Amino acid sequence: MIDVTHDPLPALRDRLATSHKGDYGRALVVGGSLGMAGAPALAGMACLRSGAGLVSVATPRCVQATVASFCAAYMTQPLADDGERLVDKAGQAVAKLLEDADAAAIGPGLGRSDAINSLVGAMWTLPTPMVVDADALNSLALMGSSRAAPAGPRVLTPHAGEFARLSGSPLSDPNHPEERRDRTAELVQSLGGDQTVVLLKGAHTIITDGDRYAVNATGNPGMATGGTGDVLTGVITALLAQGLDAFAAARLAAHVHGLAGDLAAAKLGVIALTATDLLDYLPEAWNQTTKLTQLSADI
Ligand SMILES: NC(=O)C1=CN([C@@H]2O[C@H](COP(=O)(O)OP(=O)(O)OC[C@H]3O[C@@H](n4cnc5c(N)ncnc54)[C@H](OP(=O)(O)O)[C@@H]3O)[C@@H](O)[C@H]2O)[C@@H](O)CC1
Ligand SMILES: Nc1ncnc2c1ncn2[C@@H]1O[C@H](COP(=O)(O)OP(=O)(O)O)[C@@H](O)[C@H]1O
Ligand SMILES: [Mg+2]
Repeated sequence: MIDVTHDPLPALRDRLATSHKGDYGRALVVGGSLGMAGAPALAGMACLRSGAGLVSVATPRCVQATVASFCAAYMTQPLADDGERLVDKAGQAVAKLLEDADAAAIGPGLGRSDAINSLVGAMWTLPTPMVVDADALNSLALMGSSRAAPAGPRVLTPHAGEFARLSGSPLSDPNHPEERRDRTAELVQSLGGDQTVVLLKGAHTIITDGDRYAVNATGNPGMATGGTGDVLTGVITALLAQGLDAFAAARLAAHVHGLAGDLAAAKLGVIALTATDLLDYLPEAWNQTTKLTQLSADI
């Protein structure tokens, strides 16, 4: 595997003065359940803060109003539910919504059920570029070897616990660099697909497509707080919606997300930092990163 950690970061295209929202992609976030309305909201808001042209959050009807109330800039779509989580009927609505999406995210706050496993299984076989996170990773893990190769670009974003479920065994040392590199590459191979990327979270987030890998240098322990991963999911989804390939999207997103965390920690400290602070510092993180990537493009 080639180590591209020190290669220039991928960049988003410059915005033409005449461009419109349709040029920056339609993103769909599928997530949420009773008690976990915040997770898809954080992903949706991070997606907007990372440049997606239009963002919709599809969420069980029981939490739709709550999810909608967090942000006026995204749309929400109600999914059939049982008062707590989505039910089988939601699958048809999601399939329809995906027809209009340039990229999607599935998982944050979904919870666990047979209907959720079926929905994730169905979405896995569609060509839409997709971030697979949180409970959707648990559904994939349950599919085991019966799982087909994905039909489109995928970025899977496990933390060490989700990685253990997905790969079938825990990391013997979650912070060992070579083990992280080799185990994530093995997982990519076992998943199959032409553009499958695994981003293993943590203090040294690693991103690999099986041929290349990069270790992210930004981020801090202030980010060890609920919801920060949901923010990352939204950032990656926005970059997929804007046309970046899976590896570039995951690498650039990890950098900007960690930088937002570093800027937030410099101001607020690592103790008080929350996931919503990352949303507040994403603009400055993007400004700094855009200057950096434009500089490397000029060289
Ligand atoms: N505001 C909201 O709505 C929020 C909603 N959220 C939603 O909650 C749902 C559940 O997601 P989850 O990640 O909290 O729980 P789960 O999948 O059970 O994994 C935890 C298990 O894995 C283990 N573990 C080992 N290493 C680990 C590591 N490095 N990082 C983390 N865990 C690690 C850990 O073991 P431990 O070491 O703690 O004993 C534990 O056994 C999901 O839908 C998510 O989107 C959250 O995003 C928060 C904000
Ligand atoms: N010690 C740390 N150093 C750097 N980044 C961290 C640290 N702890 C957590 N993070 C980052 O915070 C995020 C946590 O994601 P996740 O565990 O999925 O949280 P949640 O599901 O609550 O949103 C990941 O991006 C991870 O890399
Ligand atoms: Mg998570």
